[in-house]
Amino acid sequence: MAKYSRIEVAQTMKDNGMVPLFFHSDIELSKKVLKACYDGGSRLMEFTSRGDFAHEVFGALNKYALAELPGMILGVGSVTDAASASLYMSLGANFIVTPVFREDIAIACNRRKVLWSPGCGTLTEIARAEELGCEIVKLFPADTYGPEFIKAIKGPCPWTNIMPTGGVYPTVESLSSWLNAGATCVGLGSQLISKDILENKDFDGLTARVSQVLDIIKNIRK
Ligand SMILES: O=C(O)C(=O)C[C@H](O)[C@H](O)COP(=O)(O)O
Repeated sequence: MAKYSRIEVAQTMKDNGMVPLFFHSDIELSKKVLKACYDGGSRLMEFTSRGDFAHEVFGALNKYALAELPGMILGVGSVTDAASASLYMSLGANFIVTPVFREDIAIACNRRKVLWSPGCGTLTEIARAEELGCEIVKLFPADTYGPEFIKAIKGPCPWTNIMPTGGVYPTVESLSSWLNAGATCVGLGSQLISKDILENKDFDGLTARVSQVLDIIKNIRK
């Protein structure tokens, strides 16, 4: 069962300003990535469900977070069906992120009061997700839409919370373009937890990067 309520998760997404996300099949390496992000100040992590046995890695990672990293909120991304969402919620996922918007996933998550963030690409999809109780929608793949898309939506629907993901960079330019357009937070995957960092096991470098990104976000919001 989730440790954190959907209200706590949504608030932390807003406060943190970014959700780091990654997948790796190695449990020990994944723990080090999680710890590096925690040490850098992030209190959120999305483990993307890629490949067979990803749930085993997530289960181990979540146990580690619960035992060793107070306040770290772990969720799962790349969830594409309700059965997978239920599996991950049984393993303690605190939020479910999906590349697509599916009502059966929404129902499964609502049943357990777990925050779900569906990938949406039109205002009609966003509106339907909100009608089903969605707090923060994911704009995916964000770089094909651009910050102007968010700015335009916030006009008629200022209550809408959007998390652009896919092609967002951990730079001042990229982060300020999205946050100033009205994004609630951003998803940062391969540009933050890069292949290089994973291959070189550069966990100190990752901690420094995460801390820098959080500082950039704080400065943008001043
Ligand atoms: O897994 C999901 O649910 C997805 O929707 C895909 C990922 O969120 C993006 O592919 C991350 O993109 P990058 O930050 O450019 O690496």
